[in-house]
Amino acid sequence: MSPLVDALRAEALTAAAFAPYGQVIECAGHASYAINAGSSQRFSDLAQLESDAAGRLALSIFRAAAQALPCRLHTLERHPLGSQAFVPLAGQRFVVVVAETADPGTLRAFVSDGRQGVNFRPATWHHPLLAIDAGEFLVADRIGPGDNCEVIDLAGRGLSVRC
Ligand SMILES: NC(=O)N[C@@H](O)C(=O)O
Ligand code: NI
Repeated sequence: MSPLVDALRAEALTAAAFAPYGQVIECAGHASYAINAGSSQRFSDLAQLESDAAGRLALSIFRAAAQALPCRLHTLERHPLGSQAFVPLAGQRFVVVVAETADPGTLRAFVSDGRQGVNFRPATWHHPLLAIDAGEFLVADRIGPGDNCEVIDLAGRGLSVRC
């Protein structure tokens, strides 16, 4: 296996920094309003979930194993036909690796504090889910016909991510 030659350092996940790739799903920084006779606060419309006309949006759960850091990066992928959101169900921290283009030189990494989810806009290059803490993540993405997953193999490039 190739030596780890280049470790990306994950930066804190913020809406502004993540804006080129999608949205951060969190309460912080968002207004809310009382609903249900004041028993709840609604933080509304936090992410733009998208699908092409042939597909539909679906909710799934990923039961993720914890990844030891630094973690070797093996794949970049993107979903041109729809968005993809990940929300920790029990406050699990996770690392988000994205890229502006198919060039691994544009890689960037963020770390969620577990109170933040992310929604990748369609066709955003990203590494598959990297959980720091094991656990279940709610995933909202597009299900339907056609090839909705373009993949680039990063294995052998010695790329990794650390916090
Ligand atoms: N394969 C799958 O459903 N998940 C990936 O798209 C991912 O981004 O984790
Ligand atoms: Ni994906």
